Amino acid sequence: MNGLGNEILVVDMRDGAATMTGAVARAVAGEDRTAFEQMMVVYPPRADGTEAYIKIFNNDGSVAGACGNGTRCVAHFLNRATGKDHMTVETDGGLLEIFNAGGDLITVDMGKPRFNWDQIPLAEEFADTTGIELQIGPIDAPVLHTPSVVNVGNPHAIFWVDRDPDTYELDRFGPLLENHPIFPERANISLAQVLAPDRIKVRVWERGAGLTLACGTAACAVGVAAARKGLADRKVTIELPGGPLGIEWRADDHILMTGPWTLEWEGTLPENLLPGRAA
Ligand SMILES: N[C@H](CCC[C@H](N)C(=O)O)C(=O)O
Repeated sequence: MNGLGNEILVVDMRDGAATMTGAVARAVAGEDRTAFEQMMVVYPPRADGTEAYIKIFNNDGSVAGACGNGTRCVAHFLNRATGKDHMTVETDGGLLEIFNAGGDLITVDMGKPRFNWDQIPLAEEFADTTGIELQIGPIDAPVLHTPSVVNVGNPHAIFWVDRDPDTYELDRFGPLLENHPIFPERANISLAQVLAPDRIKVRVWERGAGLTLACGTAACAVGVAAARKGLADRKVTIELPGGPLGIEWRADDHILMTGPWTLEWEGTLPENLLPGRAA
């Protein structure tokens, strides 16, 4: 599947017969890591009132606590499998409520943002950074305001730029920032250009996946950080290379993300790749 071009592999393990590992996810991604950008493994529910437990892997085999585009794809998969169009799923980043928003649109309540340095997380030596604003080492992109950091189930750093984000060498300095020592768990890196109070153009270098056409959690992070800095409204359209996502940071602090899903093909993983089964 894909979410605005963000390549998502949904793996149905609701039979609980096997457990996916980072090593297997990395192998399934292939040498060139092109098979998917995130893998969403759907396990039987663990928590009361949830439809499933979702484990998220990047195509480098690392685990992510949240994946907005992937959650919309899983929502379609579970909607088709169960007939339910309103459900709650568990992820490592928390419980997410999913709603059918009509047509091919899904709304996910991505929960509440976290801003404190130990929630991003940021390295100890930055512990005196109380808010989400902090200076991060030099990047060769003129930055309009102090960068923002926010956790929406996964860590994000946002650089506010005054030029089209497509005109920066994000593929060059993205990995430097992703792996900057300030981020002990690495970070997803966004360039954000505020075009209007309700419109922000964003381009993302993803932790563990690199440049993607869309990143739902980055859209959530940018929407929240822009509103908090007074750069935009609490309800915005985030324009990603793959298309727009609607973000609303509600008064109750929950972040709603609305966008499409696309089913590309269905099949089964090669038996010899499935962990826990005879190779
Ligand atoms: N593309 C995903 C983000 C995956 C996050 C992952 N890159 C990480 O946090 O390590 C999304 O739509 O939210």
